[in-house]
This record gives sequence, C-alpha cells and structure tokens, in this order.
Amino acid sequence: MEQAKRPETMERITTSELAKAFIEEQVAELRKQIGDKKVLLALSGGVDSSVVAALLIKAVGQQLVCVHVNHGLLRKGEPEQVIKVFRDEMKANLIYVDATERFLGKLAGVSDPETKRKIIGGEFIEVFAEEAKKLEGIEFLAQGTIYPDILESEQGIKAHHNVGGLPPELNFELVEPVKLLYKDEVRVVGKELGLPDNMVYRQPFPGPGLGVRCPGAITRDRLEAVRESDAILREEFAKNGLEGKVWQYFTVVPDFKSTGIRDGKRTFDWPVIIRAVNTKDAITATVENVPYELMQHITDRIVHEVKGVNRVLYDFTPKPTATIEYE
Ligand SMILES: Nc1ncnc2c1ncn2[C@@H]1O[C@H](COP(=O)(O)OP(=O)(O)OP(=O)(O)O)[C@@H](O)[C@H]1O
Repeated sequence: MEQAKRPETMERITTSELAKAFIEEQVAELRKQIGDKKVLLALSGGVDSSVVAALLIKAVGQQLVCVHVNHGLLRKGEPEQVIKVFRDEMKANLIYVDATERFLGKLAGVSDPETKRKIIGGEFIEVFAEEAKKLEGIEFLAQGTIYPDILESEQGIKAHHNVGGLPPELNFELVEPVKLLYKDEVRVVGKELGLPDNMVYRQPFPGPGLGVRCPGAITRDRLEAVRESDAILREEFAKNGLEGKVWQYFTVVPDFKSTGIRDGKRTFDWPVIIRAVNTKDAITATVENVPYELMQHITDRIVHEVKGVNRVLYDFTPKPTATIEYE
C-alpha cells in the first residue's frame, strides 16, 4: 500500500489558528471524498479516534456511524463519557455495544498475557464486524491513524491499520484525516474541535485496557479492584496538579493475597500497586517522585474504598529493567 508522506513544508500545528485552518481544509476534503455516502468509525474515546469522529461530524454529520465497544476492560466512567460527548452533545450517530459478558467469558481462566491480548483483539474485530454487517450502505471506514503509526509501520514496528483484520467482504475505502499529524498536533486540533480536556490530554491507555493491569487470569472482583483504585488515583492526581504532568499512572492488582487487619479482625486481601512514570519515547521511563503525603492520602483512600484490598505498594522501578505496563 502506498504510504502518505508528510511534506517537509507542512507547518507544525501548535496554535488555535493553525488548527482552525487544518479543520477547514479537512472538512472540505472529507466532504469531497465521502459525498453522500456513509462512513463507519470504531470510536474508543481515545484522542485519535475522538478527533476523527469530531472532524467527521463536522463534515458529514449523520452520515458517520460510530461504534463504541465496551469490552468490560475500560476505565471507570469511560463508556459513559463517550456517550455523553458524542451522542448527547455532538448528536452523533453512535452505536454503543456492551460486550462485557462476551469478553470476560472468553477470558475466564486465561492467564498467559499474549493469549489474553489475542483474545481481546480478536473478539474486538468480531464484535465490530458484526455491527458493520448489520448496517447498510457503508462504503468508508474512518481510522485514527496518525503520522507516527505510518513511520512505525514503514520501519516494520507495528501494523499501521488500526482496525486490521476485518473480514474481506467488508471492503471499505479508508478515510484517515489525521494521518499526517503528530500526537501533539492531534491534541491541538481536538481542543479546537471542542473536545473535553480529559479526552484531549488523555494519558496513553493500552488497547487491552485494564486487562493487562489485572495480571494472570482476570476475575471480575479483581478487575473491579483495578478499576476502582485507578479511578481514585486519577482523581487524586488531577486534584493535585499531576494530571498532564505525569506521562502515565495507573494501578495494578496482582493475583496474590496477604494477611492484614481491619476492625480487629484478620483479613486476607490483595495489594494494589501504584505505577507513575515519565518518558519521552516509551523506550525508557523514569519513576515520578510523588509527594509522600499524597501517597499516604491515596493509600488511605484505596484501602478504605476499594473492596478486597488491604495494602498499597509503590513501584519504584524504571524502564529498564521493568516495562511500563505489567503484561
Ligand atoms: N473500545 C473500543 N471501541 C471502539 N473502538 C475501539 C475501542 N478500542 C480501540 N478501538 C479502535 O481501535 C483503534 C486503535 O486502538 P488503540 O487502543 O491502539 O488506540 P490508539 O491508536 O491510541 O487510538 P485512540 O487514541 O483512538 O484510542 C482506535 O483508534 C479505535 O478506532
């Protein structure tokens, strides 16, 4: 496939004016490419697919059909926010699929990280293809491909098609309006399109979602402990000025229990591990020096508010030797 190349003369989009000009130009191009046909988009709520959705809503409105899949591994409040922003506020044509039972059912008892990833990726394609087949008259598939995806695919690092592996009978033409942009430019454009800050500046979140933060075989109760502790950590980082400053922060609940004490009684519960790291290129990473008092406060909230947890640990390990995520 012929790859797009960013012209050397293309100015870096750093201001609202430049973003406006880009949006205008893309809206005109999208209208020309799509005409009166329909476009399908897998909308994760991440910055790339959200910006593509907002651009397409502006360009072709109801001709865009967005599909948001809840695989049961999303963070607390995420599917609700996608529905609020895109269906309620932007009036998008949004199909919300709650496939939690399906994903968790397939993942039950599976502990190997690669197998888990494959199940999640494969099931996602299946759910998305099923929805696509129910729709009529779709000719285009929009994707949040960005320029680093293209550069990486040229270097053979990863496949560039975001929703790769769709069955061949779904023979869509691709629409990739942000494929020449770097991530920082996508954020400037997203802000100009009126997307909320927590979507535009969202920290990276792996495709398999919270599944990789629930190491080993995923159980619903341990997954809930990951989701609730992650929500507390994000809330406290936001309140204390660390959102947007720390590259990535999350919690992990490993599959072992230890003895604790609560109200004079012995408990046997999980620990929550907190990870907060900074990186420029994700190849190496350093650990954030989170103020001690804040860590104590977060610990106090987690052990009192999250069911099944009696300890909180901080991961002090840079990359290398550790990786950022646990699986
Ligand atoms: N839960 C989901 N529902 C719908 N589409 C999804 C979902 N998760 C991922 N996708 C689709 O797969 C693409 C790649 O997902 P990935 O997790 O690698 O995110 P990404 O490349 O950072 O993009 P984004 O910023 O849009 O999440 C997304 O852009 C989106 O089109």
